[in-house]
Amino acid sequence: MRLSVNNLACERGERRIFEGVSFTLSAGEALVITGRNGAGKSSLLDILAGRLRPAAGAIHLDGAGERTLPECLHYVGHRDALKGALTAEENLSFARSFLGTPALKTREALEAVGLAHAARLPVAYLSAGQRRRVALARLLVAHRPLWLLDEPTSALDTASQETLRLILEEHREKGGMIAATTHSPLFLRDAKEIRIERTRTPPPSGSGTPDPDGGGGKVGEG
Ligand SMILES: Nc1ncnc2c1ncn2[C@@H]1O[C@H](COP(=O)(O)OP(=O)(O)OP(=O)(O)O)[C@@H](O)[C@H]1O
Repeated sequence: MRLSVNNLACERGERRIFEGVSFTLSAGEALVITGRNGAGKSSLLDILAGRLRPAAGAIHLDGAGERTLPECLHYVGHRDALKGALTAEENLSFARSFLGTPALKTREALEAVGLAHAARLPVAYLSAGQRRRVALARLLVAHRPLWLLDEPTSALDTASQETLRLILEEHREKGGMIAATTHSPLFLRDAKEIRIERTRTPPPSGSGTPDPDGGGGKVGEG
């Protein structure tokens, strides 16, 4: 399986955020996406996940057979997208049946992120780091080759960051692919890196509200 991204551009609120983003991701590879606040890292993941339409460029997934790109990916965003009134186990059971292609059982996934003891607690009772671990356990309850992760280590303590790193490396060893935004090192083996920088296009004169991020530069692949 291979993901090819060519000359992607992003616009939000009629502002060009970035342009010229190109990369490839093959089975077993990881891509780390860096850049300043507001550079467009989450927007890039949103485009890959099919949540946002690109202003230009193309995305191709080869080797997926009949499956579409959204059917081949897991997306874990800034928000954990969990139901607070449901237990950790119930949240994962829902994800497991909704996403299809079941993998680990919910208990096994919670064990993998060190949260088996909290399986029956409503997610609203969990700490931010614990909720994050439940959200990441979703990756394990359904098989999806491409994992899109927006700052996956946020709110995680050092031990949980290491657990996550091992989970990510195991996914890659099985031929999985990962694209993750981050502000801190993820310590992934031989990861590709791309740095996103804001496109410097002044807003049309007299138009709307000022850009909160002030505009920026261009994209570089590392
Ligand atoms: N729904 C939206 N409508 C309009 N503009 C948006 C929207 N969401 C984000 N933006 C703008 O898009 C730009 C890129 O935001 P994005 O969240 O992709 O950046 P980021 O690199 O992930 O930032 P951070 O490191 O702070 O998470 C920002 O200028 C932001 O204000």
